[in-house]
Amino acid sequence: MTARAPVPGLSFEGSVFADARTGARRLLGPLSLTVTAGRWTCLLGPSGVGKSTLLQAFTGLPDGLRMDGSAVLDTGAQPLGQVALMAQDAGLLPWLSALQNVWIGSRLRGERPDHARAKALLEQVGLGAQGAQNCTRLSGGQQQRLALARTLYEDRPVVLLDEPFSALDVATRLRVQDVARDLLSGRTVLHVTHDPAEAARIADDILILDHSGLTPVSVPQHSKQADDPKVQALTSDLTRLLLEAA
Ligand SMILES: Nc1ncnc2c1ncn2[C@@H]1O[C@H](COP(=O)(O)OP(=O)(O)OP(=O)(O)O)[C@@H](O)[C@H]1O
Repeated sequence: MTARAPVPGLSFEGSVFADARTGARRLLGPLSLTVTAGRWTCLLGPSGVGKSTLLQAFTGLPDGLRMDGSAVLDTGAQPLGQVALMAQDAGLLPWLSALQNVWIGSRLRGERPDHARAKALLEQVGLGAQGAQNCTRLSGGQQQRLALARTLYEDRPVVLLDEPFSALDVATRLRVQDVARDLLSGRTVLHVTHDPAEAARIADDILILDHSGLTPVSVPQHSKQADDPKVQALTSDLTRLLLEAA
């Protein structure tokens, strides 16, 4: 993948509300978030606190939700066309093959799909042999890797990942995390996860979101190996902070 320069960061300021049809209440905020350009930021926090909603604020809130504030690139520009979101729901098109799902963005934009790049991405996430298979025949973890390949195919400078490795076994998880880190090097990544060990290993920056707001967690320089003592110490610290936030 070729990073376009300059890569923007992200800025969110404000609140998100459910409208009268969905219960008229504040779902998130007021909150001020900055995601530094070119860095991998992990966002952790209790279930239901609004992490997915925060990601969606940058790509379009679902029907029934509205934002009071702004979710923009740190240049002040709108995120449209700059941001790829991998949502929790893989959102695959069930009548298409795995490979066709990877390049679906090209088809929807009326562009010629880049078959070679789509195939290479499937190989990299360990699905090289499944390209021709209907996507509904894939396991949950395989579908999650397919959704990741589709997100990477979009080749955007800013990438939002909502629990992208949650369905993977530990060996596949570590391998696919490394693939994603490598392919997204230099991009701006905002990654929601419930796994403190995952965040401790791969994040440059870590934020915890709870009902009182966002708290940054200091991340030491380390090797990004799961058995690095600094990674293990950070995992313990994060676990404690998440228990306190729950
Ligand atoms: N479309 C919607 N309409 C109404 N309420 C919604 C909608 N989507 C989310 N919510 C509510 O917004 C709140 C935040 O949800 P969100 O999915 O952002 O939380 P989360 O922190 O990502 O949770 P989890 O970790 O469980 O995925 C929850 O109370 C949820 O019920």
